[in-house]
Amino acid sequence: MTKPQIVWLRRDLRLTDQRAFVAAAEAGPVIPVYVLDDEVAKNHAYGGASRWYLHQSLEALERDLARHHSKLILRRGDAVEELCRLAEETGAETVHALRHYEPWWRKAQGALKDQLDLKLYDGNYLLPPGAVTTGSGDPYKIFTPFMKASLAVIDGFDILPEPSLSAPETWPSSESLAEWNLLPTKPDWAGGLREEWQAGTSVAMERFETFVDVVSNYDEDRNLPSIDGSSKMSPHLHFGEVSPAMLWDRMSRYTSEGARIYRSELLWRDYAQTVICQFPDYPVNSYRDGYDDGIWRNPNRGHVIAEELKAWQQGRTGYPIVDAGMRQLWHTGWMHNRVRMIAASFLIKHLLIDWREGERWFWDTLVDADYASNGVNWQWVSGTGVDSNMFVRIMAPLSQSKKFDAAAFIREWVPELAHLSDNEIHDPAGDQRGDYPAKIIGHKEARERALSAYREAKD
Ligand SMILES: Cc1cc2nc3c(=O)[nH]c(=O)nc-3n(C[C@H](O)[C@H](O)[C@H](O)COP(=O)(O)OP(=O)(O)OC[C@H]3O[C@@H](n4cnc5c(N)ncnc54)[C@H](O)[C@@H]3O)c2cc1C
Repeated sequence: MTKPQIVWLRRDLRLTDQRAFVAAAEAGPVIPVYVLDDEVAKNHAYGGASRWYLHQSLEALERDLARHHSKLILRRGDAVEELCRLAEETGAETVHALRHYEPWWRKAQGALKDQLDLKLYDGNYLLPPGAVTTGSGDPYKIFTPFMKASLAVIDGFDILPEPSLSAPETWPSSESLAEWNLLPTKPDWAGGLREEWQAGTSVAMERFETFVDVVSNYDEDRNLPSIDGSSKMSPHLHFGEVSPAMLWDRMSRYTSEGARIYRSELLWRDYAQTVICQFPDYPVNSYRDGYDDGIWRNPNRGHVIAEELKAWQQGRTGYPIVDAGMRQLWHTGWMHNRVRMIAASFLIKHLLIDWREGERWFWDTLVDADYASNGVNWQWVSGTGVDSNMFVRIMAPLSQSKKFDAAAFIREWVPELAHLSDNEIHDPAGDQRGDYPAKIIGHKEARERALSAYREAKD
């Protein structure tokens, strides 16, 4: 009897275009396993919204595997130890897995390789990190040249169909998903997430089809929070229910400017991996010196930030566009990209709170929370990153709100202001606010404070 082949699943919860499944299926009976390892990522263990999504995603994969008369084996604990134990129980010698680049997974992949025959495959990114390099052979640090170099080598993708899977003679034991308590119960805060998201490859691709119908407007509409102008593929991509190649391939049939820009946006994900491969602690440490200690209001130096941080988290800053975004995030586990930039900039520059506080909040509340993409984007906004907006370019939330036509978006998420006209709602006068809070700080005052903190930190 051919030895069973283990497929180790992490953020690649799909059967289509999944090289580890294809290779395992060619070699013998397949045992798919997901190990919940809550220790390995330390401060970046899955946050609340991600745990909720992971539950849905694993359930969807179980359903897909059942169509192939297969099963998902669930184990908890140290991933390397659990995989070795499973190999011993089943007589498997080979583990097939897609490559992941978070520092803890790179370490685990190295450790597992010493103990079992670990076969790693690409497939969660358009190109593996390192596939394109600068003229001097170094990995790129800046997005635009990285994107251009990547576009020059991408020549379409062959999408791998679902393989047919044969089962092992006996199935090893599995824990039950319900016992993992990934879903919140007391209180159950996930109502908004349930309304917004369904997990799994087939629902993701159905959702993508509705986006394909409007992609020709993506170049403009993606910036408008009041309309559904982006694909909302981020959690599906993060958990690997779809591969970026599947989306690229579908999109490559279109020549509109919207489709072209969509493909280049997908490369931001690849770029973020390239950055964390070079700087593994990027989501924790500022890349540029001179900010870490100097610029942020620091509780260790007597600054009181707790109330303001809470107001930002709860959507009570008195800036309608920021509050609408923060409430959208809390309710649905997702926030519009333009509004993510505005809300992040507000925390960092208007409130002078360390970007890492924002990174942590997003990590806990986003269903698409991603070690690389979150860290790279926070450092981009804060001006501390390798490729960054300059700190002194301070976003004006009120004019951003007008420019990107956010009136309907604000009405949806800040109902206290719903009675105001399109013109008034971005910056309501004092007597129009009712129960809605006053501005936590004036824009001009905040701007001057941020610029002077920057000058002091630089001196
Ligand atoms: C402060 C901040 C934090 C962020 N944190 C995350 C995060 O944790 N996880 C995450 O996936 N994205 C993050 N983003 C990037 C971006 O906001 C989301 O990818 C996007 O809003 C997801 O919605 P969508 O799928 O409709 O995007 P679309 O516009 O439809 O784009 C398609 C896909 O391209 C990728 N993409 C687009 N823009 C970016 C970008 N700037 N960086 C990385 N990938 C991008 C995403 O995978 C996205 O799903 C963050 C942005 C900011 C400003």
